[in-house]
Amino acid sequence: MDFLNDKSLFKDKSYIGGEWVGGAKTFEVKNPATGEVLASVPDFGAEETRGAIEAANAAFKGWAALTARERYLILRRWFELIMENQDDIARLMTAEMGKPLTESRGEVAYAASFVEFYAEEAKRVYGETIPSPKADARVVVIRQPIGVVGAITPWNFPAAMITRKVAPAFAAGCTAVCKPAEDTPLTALALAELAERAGFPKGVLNIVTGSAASAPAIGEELTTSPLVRAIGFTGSTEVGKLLMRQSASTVKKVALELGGNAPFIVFDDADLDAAVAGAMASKFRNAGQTCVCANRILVQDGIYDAFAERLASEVLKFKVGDGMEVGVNIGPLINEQAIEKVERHVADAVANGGEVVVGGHRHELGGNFYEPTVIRNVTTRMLVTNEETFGPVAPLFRFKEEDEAVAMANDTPFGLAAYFFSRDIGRCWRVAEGLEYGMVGVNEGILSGETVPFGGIKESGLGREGSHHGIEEFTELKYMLMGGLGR
Ligand SMILES: NC(=O)C1=CN([C@@H]2O[C@H](COP(=O)(O)OP(=O)(O)OC[C@H]3O[C@@H](n4cnc5c(N)ncnc54)[C@H](O)[C@@H]3O)[C@@H](O)[C@H]2O)C=CC1
Ligand SMILES: O=C(O)[C@H](O)CS(=O)(=O)O
Repeated sequence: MDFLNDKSLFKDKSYIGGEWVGGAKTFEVKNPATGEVLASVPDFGAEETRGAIEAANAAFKGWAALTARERYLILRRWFELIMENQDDIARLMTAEMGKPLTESRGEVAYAASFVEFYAEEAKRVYGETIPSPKADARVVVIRQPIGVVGAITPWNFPAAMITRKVAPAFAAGCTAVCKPAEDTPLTALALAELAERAGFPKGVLNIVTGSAASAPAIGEELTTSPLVRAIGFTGSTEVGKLLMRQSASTVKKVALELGGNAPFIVFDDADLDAAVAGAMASKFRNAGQTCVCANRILVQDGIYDAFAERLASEVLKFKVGDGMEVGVNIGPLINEQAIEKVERHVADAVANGGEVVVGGHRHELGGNFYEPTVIRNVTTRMLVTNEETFGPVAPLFRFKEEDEAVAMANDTPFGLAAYFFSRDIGRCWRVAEGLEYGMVGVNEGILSGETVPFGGIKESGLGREGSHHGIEEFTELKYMLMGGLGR
């Protein structure tokens, strides 16, 4: 970890009850760009998860009893420490996940923005009074922290997917047990180190590390323990459904941010420059490894050739390489399975009539590197129509009429993010209201942020993260009828 200024941010132990805990059984964390082993961290399971839940439960009463301002001050300090250590956390992230350093720095700031936002929201967990049905009674409704929260997070945003859950939970007065993805535990552990420095009491934040093989046992413990009252999850729809089923045994609240299949529609009346820029940002951010990436690009007949040509010329400017290198904007995919899925999608598209305009192969660098790719003449017979590619591949579908585009866009069980570009105000309202998605970007290719309700409908999830809605996920409403006023 020579690249760290503060070497103490490198942690290779789990963080449970305010202690750094090692284990006899460990698993390796590797750099997806080089294959280098970065660390060996504890491969914990059900027993250690139970210990973390008990620590979080023991800390809950004291943490919830603090005033909103006392929680604000600790969250605010955590935000400041994350930003003061932005470069080091970004380097850890690029080393274990692969995204270019500029994107890692951006993600650290994005992750910190949730801590900053919810530090303030801690002071705005409001209740209400309701006109009483009885003269000698009063109605008061308050919001109380739900309790211990279990958080299970993915590898593609190893910092932001944690703070997007635990920051609102802490602000509401909850405590948390977090299981980061096996690919990216180092970023999570660095955040825990900074949380400890910020003054979080022991047991408020717990990080349990485990291998892919141990994830089911950890998840089972978090979803079935009666001490855990809510689950926050970001990841695949398949795992989200499993966690939801498991949570039913104790009727837990679940907030699920799951898979996507984002349509990106370009109408004839679009601003071509804006549409190309939006597609580049939406499709190729994180090498296409985000749940809100444009997965299907639908282009109207009249602008199809011009858009395809302009997009291809922009894609050719990308520099593929190790995310630590200056100027690299497309890093490696996370692992061999990810590359094989991308290859399968490209091969299937070509076999069914698709034409590769740019890219279409593993990069000459080898390993987990893939060429940024544009394919035209894509049709709904191809795998890319219904499966999330999760890689740097832009498939261009063609359509004639507005209704056809909206019908194609909605023809999926997913409903996370959708995007379209048009300068016709009537069309913008019709299409935005007609798209069956939780989030719609109109002439915008990036729509995430801490102040907005991020989340999907249908099989893309339940609940929202970010905005004031995000803190309400971790509270319970209590209605009190305060009687006896007449006696
Ligand atoms: N809606 C959103 O914001 C996001 C959705 N995703 C979706 O997730 C997928 C890619 O991310 P992955 O990390 O591969 O997803 P994944 O669902 O395989 O893993 C996500 C997390 O769940 C854990 N996990 C896996 N199996 C588990 C089990 N049986 N019990 C408990 N935990 C388990 C993993 O260890 C990891 O920490 C894509 O489908 C992508 O669309 C990913 C990131 C964000
Ligand atoms: O994991 C993801 O894909 C993120 O939720 C997308 S974003 O919030 O960074 O846009």
